[in-house]
Amino acid sequence: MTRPLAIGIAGLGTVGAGVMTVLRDNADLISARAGRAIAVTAVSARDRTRDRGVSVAGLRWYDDPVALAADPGVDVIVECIGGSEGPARALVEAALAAGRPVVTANKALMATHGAALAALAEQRGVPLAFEAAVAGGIPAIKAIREGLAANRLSRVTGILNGTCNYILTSMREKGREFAEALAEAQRLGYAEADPAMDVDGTDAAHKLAILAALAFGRPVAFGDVHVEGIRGVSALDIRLADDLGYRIKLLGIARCGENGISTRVHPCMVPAAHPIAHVDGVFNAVVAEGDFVGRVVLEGRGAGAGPTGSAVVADLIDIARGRHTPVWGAAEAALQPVATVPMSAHSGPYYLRLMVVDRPGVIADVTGVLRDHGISLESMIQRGRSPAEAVAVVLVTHECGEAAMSAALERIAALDAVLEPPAVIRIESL
Ligand SMILES: NC(=O)c1ccc[n+]([C@@H]2O[C@H](COP(=O)([O-])OP(=O)(O)OC[C@H]3O[C@@H](n4cnc5c(N)ncnc54)[C@H](O)[C@@H]3O)[C@@H](O)[C@H]2O)c1
Ligand SMILES: N[C@@H](CCO)C(=O)O
Ligand code: NA
Repeated sequence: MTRPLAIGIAGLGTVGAGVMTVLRDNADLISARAGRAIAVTAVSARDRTRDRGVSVAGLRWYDDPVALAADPGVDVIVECIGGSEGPARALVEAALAAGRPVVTANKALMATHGAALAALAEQRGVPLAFEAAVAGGIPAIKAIREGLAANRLSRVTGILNGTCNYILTSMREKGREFAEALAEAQRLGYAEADPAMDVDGTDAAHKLAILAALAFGRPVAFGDVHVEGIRGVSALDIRLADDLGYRIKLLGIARCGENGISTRVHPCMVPAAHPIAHVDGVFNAVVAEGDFVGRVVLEGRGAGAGPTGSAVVADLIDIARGRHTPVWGAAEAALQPVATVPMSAHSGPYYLRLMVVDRPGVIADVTGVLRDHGISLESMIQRGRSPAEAVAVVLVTHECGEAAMSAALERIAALDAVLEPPAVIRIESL
């Protein structure tokens, strides 16, 4: 029997401990599928004494994670520290430079420095694998890069952040407040070390940039992704969406058309009948559309120790088997440059919810502004009647341009009778 593949893991938090648990509990089937045993021989973490539910006894211990890259008894580095800079980046660079295969769960690193790291990995002829980085346990990277490799993909859409999906689901189903739902997601190990990365949409944007690069065969600059998070989504809008036959989801949407690639992450109204509307809790979904395959829908757990451990270990089995696909699906020299389509070029229907003074002429003023900007209305609902208090008015538009909508909103927000900043959510027909 071939000697075991020796693994060095840096970072023993949710993901690192999850990887060790999967390797321990499924050791027999993993070695059968890998063709050899996969054994952790070295680790780097901060606290030697912490109980992680897995034993680190007998493993070489490094206080400095970058030193793992130089351990001659380690064949593959598994990076589970996180962050696009600092020790995670230094370790991955050092390992690749030393010709060591790397498996990482780090989407921030791959979205920000993936192009350079892919070039380094290619130059050294070593694998750089990152299945856990996108949609956790869903084999989204393998599906898009390998399973759909025969297709020209036109669009990839996803629920890509488990924490946000958990919060939105919990607000809708249990009437929870935002802060309470976020605390629960943190307790369950779904959230990033800094949960602002989740709720402000950055984490989903990292994953979308990676998916777009895989789907369209070229690295996507992270700064080109349009990003909005879920802090502005209120319980009222969640209820009104239900009444209108929609669910509110934080989606990542990447398209490749004649004018180039557009990538955006923001809350969306999704028709309640669409399968993605029923992907709830920590579950993620990835929908890909290809010219020969048609639509492919993948759903599964996007965060947590078990799902991410599953994805990391699948990458380790590929490495043990000698399966090695270039990071973006094709060698660097074959990647095609493509133009970026800005958010200002977007068009679609919009949901607007205004809190207004209930008096004659207010709706006429609002619709007058929409008329001036060439925006046509599909429907309008006023909830309640109260001359003393603000009332909610919901407007649903026909398809209109983002630039016209932004200009109209500025004028609507400035009207005396409009008491709060308008809530705006884009409607996606999918
Ligand atoms: N939690 C999830 O569900 C999930 C899912 C997919 C991907 N990820 C990604 O996996 C990575 C790890 O996430 P996590 O949730 O396990 O985070 P975590 O905070 O639970 O674990 C990170 C660990 O790294 C350790 N660490 C930090 N600096 C270190 C250093 N200099 N040397 C050694 N160890 C150090 C920390 O002590 C901590 O134990 C991140 O890139 C994250 O984005 C997480
Ligand atoms: N914080 C991330 C972890 C998975 O990448 C999420 O909530 O989806
Ligand atoms: Na995945």
